[in-house]
Formats: sequence, structure tokens, C-alpha cells
Amino acid sequence: MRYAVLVTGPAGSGKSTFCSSMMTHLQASRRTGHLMNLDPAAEYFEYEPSIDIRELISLEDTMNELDYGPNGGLIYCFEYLLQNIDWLDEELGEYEEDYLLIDCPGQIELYTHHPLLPSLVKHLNQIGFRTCAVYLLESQFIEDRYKFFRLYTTSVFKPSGVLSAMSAMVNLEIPWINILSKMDLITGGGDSDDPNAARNGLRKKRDIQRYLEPDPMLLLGGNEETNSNMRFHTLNKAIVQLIEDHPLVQFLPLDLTNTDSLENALSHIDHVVQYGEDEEPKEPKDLDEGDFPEETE
Ligand SMILES: Nc1nc2c(ncn2[C@@H]2O[C@H](COP(=O)(O)OP(=O)(O)OP(=O)(O)O)[C@@H](O)[C@H]2O)c(=O)[nH]1
Repeated sequence: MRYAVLVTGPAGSGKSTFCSSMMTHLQASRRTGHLMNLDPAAEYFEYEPSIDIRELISLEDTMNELDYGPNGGLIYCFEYLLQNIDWLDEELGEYEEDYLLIDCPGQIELYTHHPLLPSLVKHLNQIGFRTCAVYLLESQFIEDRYKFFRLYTTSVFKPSGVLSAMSAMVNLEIPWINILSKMDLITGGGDSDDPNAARNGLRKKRDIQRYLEPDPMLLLGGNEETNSNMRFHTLNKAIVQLIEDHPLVQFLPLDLTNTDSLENALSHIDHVVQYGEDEEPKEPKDLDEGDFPEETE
């Protein structure tokens, strides 16, 4: 059996860094894998991919020759890949390695409502790959609970981290792991001179648990909402209800600077790609109840 992991997530969420850390970790664990780049606009890789869509087609050439913008160009590149799927089959050859890690582009439209990735997954299944996806969301999202949970406004309405993960899951319909990336940036609050820093850090970790299994109750009592449109509020209320009624999205925290955390992510991937998703996902190892102090307020 061959295994493939689609590494997805918004731009800058850490997909390429995750792929290269995972490749290094696989090697250190005496396991093997191959990295495939699916981003026709990628410029630099810390870990050189062995299969690269840019050898078939590049975004820059597409934009120059067809006068497309970056989003239209990306879609064209994916359509071109699917029309020339023999190229991919040839590149994949007889790989029987542990994993094919597929580093995807950062345009979330590709995951949330285009049929292109589902078509690619279907093809991989047909040629004998068991496929799962990881969806990375930056841990900084939890610093703004509105941005994490529901619609928020800049100049336009934008879907939150939870909503975009949810719509990608629904669009792709394959075994799935959501990962909260860049956990090394969650310092735990307070600087090192602060005598309460360690305690604050643990309290912050406790809050994080409410984001790993998204608890929309975190939104109650907030007053950061600035949008005065009643219909916006009503819609957001319905979204909160939806998240509560359908707890589809859960996150695994990942700190790439910590080998145990990487191993934990890899063992989740191993499990999900082989057996599908558990009814009861495993508890993240590094956030046991015992790690947290009693709440005093
Ligand atoms: N501190 C920290 N920084 C990270 C981590 N992962 C990625 N970064 C940084 O975040 C930035 C984006 O990382 P990438 O791996 O290129 O993200 P990406 O999702 O592949 O980006 P696109 O391909 O543009 O969608 C880079 O500056 C990385 O060095 C992490 O775990 N911790």
C-alpha cells in the first residue's frame, strides 16, 4: 500500500516548513518518504522535492503567456496537471516508500470549493494510494477568537479558521487532521522577568485547550465586535450554533521545535491514513489535565 498526505492550509501557515521537518523526522526515525511540490508558484524549498509541478508547468509562464492573474493562473496549472496526469503517474513510478508528502499551494479556495483537489485525490486512490490530509492553521489565529471561530470583517466578510477548515474537510471528504501550527510562538504570556510568567503560561495553555476542541462559548461576553449590522450578528450566532452542533473540527497542536510533538503528529497521521478518523480522536499528548494549575478565579 502506498500512502499520501496532502499538506494544506492558508498561505504562510507553515506547510513547506512542516513538510521539510516531517521529512527530516521520518529519516531520523529510519522511515522513508518523498516530497512532492504542488505549488506552481513556489520559489524556495529547504527540502528539495523529488516531484515538482514546476517541471510540468509554472505559474509565471502561465500568467505571462495567457495573461492570467495569480488565482486564474493557479487554477489553469491544476487543470493542466489533471489533463496531463500521465506525467504524475510517471513521476510517481513504483514508489513504495512510507509516505508521499504533498505540499499544496496556499490559496484556500482550492480546498474549499474547487473540484480540482478532490479529482487529484480520486486519481491517487485509483493508482493505489491511501490518502489523508492535514490542514495547518497558524496558532496566532487564537489571539483573535473572532478570527478563529466565525465570520469577521476587513473590507469583506472572511471565514474564520474553524470555518475554512470545516469547508475544506467537507469539500475533500478524506481522512483529515487539523493542526495548530507554530505552537513555539505561543510563549505563555508574560516576559521572563515576570514572576508569574510560568503560571500565566500554564493558564494560557488551558485556554488553548478550548481552541483545540473549539468551544464557541469563548465568544460569549466579548465586546470586541465592531460591526453594527444586525444581519451579520444573526448570521454569526447561527455559525456559532453550527460549530456547537457539529463538532467536526478539532486541532492537534504542533511545535516543530519539539521532537515529541512532531512524533505525536506523525503517529496521528499514521493512524488516520491507515484506519481513517477515530470517533474519539486521541487526546493531544502535551496537554494533559495534570499539566494545568487549579483555576483561582
Ligand atoms: N516560529 C515558527 N515559524 C514558522 C513555523 N513554520 C513556519 N514558520 C515560518 O512561517 C513562514 C511561512 O512558512 P512556510 O512554511 O513557507 O508556509 P507555507 O504555508 O508553505 O506558505 P505558502 O507556500 O506561501 O502558502 C516562514 O517564515 C517560516 O519560517 C513554525 O513552526 N514556527
